[in-house]
Amino acid sequence: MKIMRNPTILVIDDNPLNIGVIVDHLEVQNYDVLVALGGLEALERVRYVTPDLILLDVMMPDLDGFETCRRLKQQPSTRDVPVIFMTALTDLDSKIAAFNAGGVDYVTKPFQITELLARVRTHLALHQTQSELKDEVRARQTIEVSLRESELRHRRLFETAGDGILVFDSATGLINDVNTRYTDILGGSADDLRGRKAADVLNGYTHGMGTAIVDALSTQTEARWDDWSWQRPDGTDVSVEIVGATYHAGDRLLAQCSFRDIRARKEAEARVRYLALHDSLTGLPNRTLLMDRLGQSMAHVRRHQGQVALLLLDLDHFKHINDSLGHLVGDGLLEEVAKRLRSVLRESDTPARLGGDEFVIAASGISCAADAEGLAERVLDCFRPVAHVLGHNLRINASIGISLYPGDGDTPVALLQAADTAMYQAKKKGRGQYRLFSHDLSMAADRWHTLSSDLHGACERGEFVLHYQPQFSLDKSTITGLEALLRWQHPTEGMIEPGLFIPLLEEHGQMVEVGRWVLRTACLQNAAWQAQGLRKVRVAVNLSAQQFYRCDIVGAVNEALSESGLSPQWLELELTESLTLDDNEAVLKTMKDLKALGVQLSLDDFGTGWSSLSYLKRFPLDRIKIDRSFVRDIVNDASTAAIVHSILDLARQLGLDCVAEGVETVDQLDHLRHEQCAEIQGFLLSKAIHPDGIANLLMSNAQPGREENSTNVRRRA
Ligand SMILES: Nc1nc2c(ncn2[C@@H]2O[C@@H]3COP(=O)(O)O[C@H]4[C@@H](O)[C@H](n5cnc6c(=O)[nH]c(N)nc65)O[C@@H]4COP(=O)(O)O[C@H]3[C@H]2O)c(=O)[nH]1
Repeated sequence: MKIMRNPTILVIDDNPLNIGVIVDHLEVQNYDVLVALGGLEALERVRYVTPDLILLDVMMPDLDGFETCRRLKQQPSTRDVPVIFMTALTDLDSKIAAFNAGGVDYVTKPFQITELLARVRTHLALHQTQSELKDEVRARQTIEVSLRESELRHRRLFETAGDGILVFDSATGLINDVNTRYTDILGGSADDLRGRKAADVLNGYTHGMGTAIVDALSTQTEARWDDWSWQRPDGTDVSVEIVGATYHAGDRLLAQCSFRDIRARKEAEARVRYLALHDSLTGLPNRTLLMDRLGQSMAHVRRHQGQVALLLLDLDHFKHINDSLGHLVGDGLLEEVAKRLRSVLRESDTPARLGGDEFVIAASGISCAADAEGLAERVLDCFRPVAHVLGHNLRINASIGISLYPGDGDTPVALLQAADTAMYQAKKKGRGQYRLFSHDLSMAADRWHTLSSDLHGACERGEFVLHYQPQFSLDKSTITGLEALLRWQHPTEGMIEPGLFIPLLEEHGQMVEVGRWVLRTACLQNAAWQAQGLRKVRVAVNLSAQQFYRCDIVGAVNEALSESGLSPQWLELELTESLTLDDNEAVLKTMKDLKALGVQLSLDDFGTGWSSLSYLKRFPLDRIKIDRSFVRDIVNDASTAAIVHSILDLARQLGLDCVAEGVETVDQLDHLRHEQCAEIQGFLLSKAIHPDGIANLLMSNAQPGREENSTNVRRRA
């Protein structure tokens, strides 16, 4: 230990005169001096200060010098402090006893002070050298221990590292070491690899890469290679990220390469990318990916000519399926749709799901509009077979809007908007239709959007009216019923047909409220006609699916009947075939509850619907209405005529009445008469007319003559 301060010397003597002389001389030599007048006092002193040297008298009354020295040597703090005895005892035994007690020197009194000072200097120097030596040994031992620990730590880190590590000598290029993780990731065995050329080994995974790594690390201290696909000796692939660095180990320059297995990260990245770009339910591309691909296809067409078609599909009645059969069935149907779409598309076509029941196909490689129409037909065809979803037989129907690039929009968004416009028009044509976009449609779409906002509050503002279309018995030619048909008296657009605004009401969730108004108004009107003494006929009111499922329809009917005082037998509720597709107990119960009120139930649009006729037997129906699409073709198409014949036959067997809708020509009427259809409804006899006109009709109780309605009669060629 190097003493930077003045050395401290403890003088222990019971004779103050001796002490005085020694202290004076020591202080002149710049020593710091402590004194103790006996052994016990000395031992007490050294508890607080550790001197660098002790001068110790032997003969002292409390504790003699030998015992004092022994005790000092027992204490860790003073064990190494050199002790010089000063005594008048000159015998050999005393000297030996002094050395045995731990003293380093022995001065006999009387002594020359210069001799004492010389001995003090010598022992201080000796002691200092010894201390330094000890410190050095201790430091070396500490370094060795920490080196050993560091080596162990390094080894442990090396072996437990998450990355594979290969170390090679920069000068020779020979592999120095590899850890276990390296062999896990890249194969091989550590014993085989050590001593081989790093470049050769690494070139084995991918040609030339090993040489590149070794070369790079011979000129750079650090290098990095992201995302490399390598092949292991067993032929399997691995993706690695490589970080290389050099370091000096003694006189050698070593290069260390870490190999990180990034397969899991790449898979996770791919998964995230997939989820961000695909619809999780169907696995089809989502809007983002579609727009991207569409943009690419449009750019390709700009450079190389050709056309891109965008087909926007909206499933008919999907909301209704979701509402009535539940989301699981709805989801199952969407998956089935995706499956079928994939089955009819080519590699170059991108099917996508935008959300809800909206699907899109971006088709490149189209050379004309007819190609796009052909694709739309293929899609509609693929939907034809009944879909079996969770025990339900469902018919998939879609409306398709088609837009083309170039022509219908310059950006993916504009093209999608055009397809959307065309799709709404297709929907208006009826189920399972497609329509090409045209700029006229765009104007219609604008109108559609204006109407959509005008519709809010139309009911409260009293803008709705009911017109009534009479139904006639064939044999007696008398009015048997009146179908209430909703009209919207728009303040600026005039009278608007329901085909245009009912889908909007349904979309906005307003159909329940408006439907309630229709029920009330029709009942009040019929009761009023009856109160005027006019002939009693039933009034038929259409029920929408929303009314059926989203409100207490039985309560609403009951309320309308009570408020109007109309006897229930004069109210008929028209259910659409799609509404009854859910052949379940809840629907059956609602129908039975309605029947229990005493009203009549009819099935509208019969024949166009979803599948099974089995519900005809199960449901408490009074009447079926043969859809006008059958009536339209009844004269010219033998198979349609056969279907109508069968429907009428079936109805007779089940004891149901039949109304043929949409009778427009005399030939159709004659055919239906021949088939003994009980009742007819159609433009041939009367359009839906204002309640005042109906009152006149009922008053005369006559069928409007065919001649009177000649404008309505359109003979089919
Ligand atoms: N081409 C042709 N058409 C004929 C002929 N005879 C009648 N029609 C039309 O066929 C539709 C018959 O009503 P729907 O099938 O129940 O079809 C109705 C019904 O589904 C719905 N609808 C009308 N009013 C209401 C209502 O108050 N509530 C509900 N939920 N739906 C309604 O709107 C649909 C369309 O109603 P409208 O436009 O009034 O169209 C009426 C009627 O004007 C014909 O000889 N030839």
